[in-house]
Amino acid sequence: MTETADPPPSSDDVRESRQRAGRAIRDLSHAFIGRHASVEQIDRLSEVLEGITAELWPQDHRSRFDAFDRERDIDYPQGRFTHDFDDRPVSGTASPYGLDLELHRVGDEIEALVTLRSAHEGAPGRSHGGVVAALFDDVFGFVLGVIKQSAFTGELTIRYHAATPLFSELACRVRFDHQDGRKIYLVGELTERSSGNLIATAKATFIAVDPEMFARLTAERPPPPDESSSPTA
Ligand SMILES: CCCCCCCCCCCC(=O)SCCNC(=O)CCNC(=O)[C@H](O)C(C)(C)COP(=O)(O)OP(=O)(O)OC[C@H]1O[C@@H](n2cnc3c(N)ncnc32)[C@H](O)[C@@H]1OP(=O)(O)O
Repeated sequence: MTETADPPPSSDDVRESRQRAGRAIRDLSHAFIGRHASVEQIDRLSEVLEGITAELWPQDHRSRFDAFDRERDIDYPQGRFTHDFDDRPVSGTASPYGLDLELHRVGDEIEALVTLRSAHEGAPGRSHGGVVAALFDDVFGFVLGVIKQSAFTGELTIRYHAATPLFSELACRVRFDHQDGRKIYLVGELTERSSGNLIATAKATFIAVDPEMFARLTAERPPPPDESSSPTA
């Protein structure tokens, strides 16, 4: 065990700090991918990042279980909403893998507004398809909150109708379709806001799990192994 930071890890100060750092890491990824840099700048970047990473590895392991448990019962209000699961990939405000979504509930539908950027580029000039799939998967997760079901993604199918543009606001809108036993069918579409063009459609089958089982399946696991000597460390 090492000394924990002061203020306590769960404080608002730490939370705000983490959100700012998450945004900075995401911005860094876009600047790094989207701009040329000199060898001197790139080496300086590596040194700073390697130094900070070496400071973090010896710290206590963080668990996402508390945030997950809290978030499970939340009621999303109509209109724009936020959530507290900051580490959640795609929609988490502190996640390095966040997409900086603006979330809205419209009736029983969820709409996420998003502008994809340099680090999301796959083939030149268009988003990587996996980013679009991750976007749908995560945004579908909020529909489970609307219909009050605990479930995991069983299948996710994306139809890519057109190139997904970068640097243009997109709307990912998803909803419950129907249910057959434990299978919950969700559908949605991704459109470009300025043109109204349809970019992708998605269908997902989520498998409902009993809340008790869900709690067991998502319960705290033993801390991960020491990663400080992993090949990339
Ligand atoms: C919220 C807070 C914030 C938290 C926010 C966190 C982010 C949320 C958004 C992202 C969501 C995710 O990424 S979730 C993570 C990615 N997905 C997973 O990890 C799921 C991995 N798979 C599993 O754990 C398991 O396969 C389950 C739990 C899905 C199902 O196992 P099971 O419970 O044993 O189910 P089983 O009896 O076999 O089958 C029950 C019925 O479902 C069907 N079925 C079973 N698996 C599948 C499948 N993959 N696709 C289609 N159908 C399936 C069966 O045919 C059967 O139909 P019938 O015979 O009854 O007709």
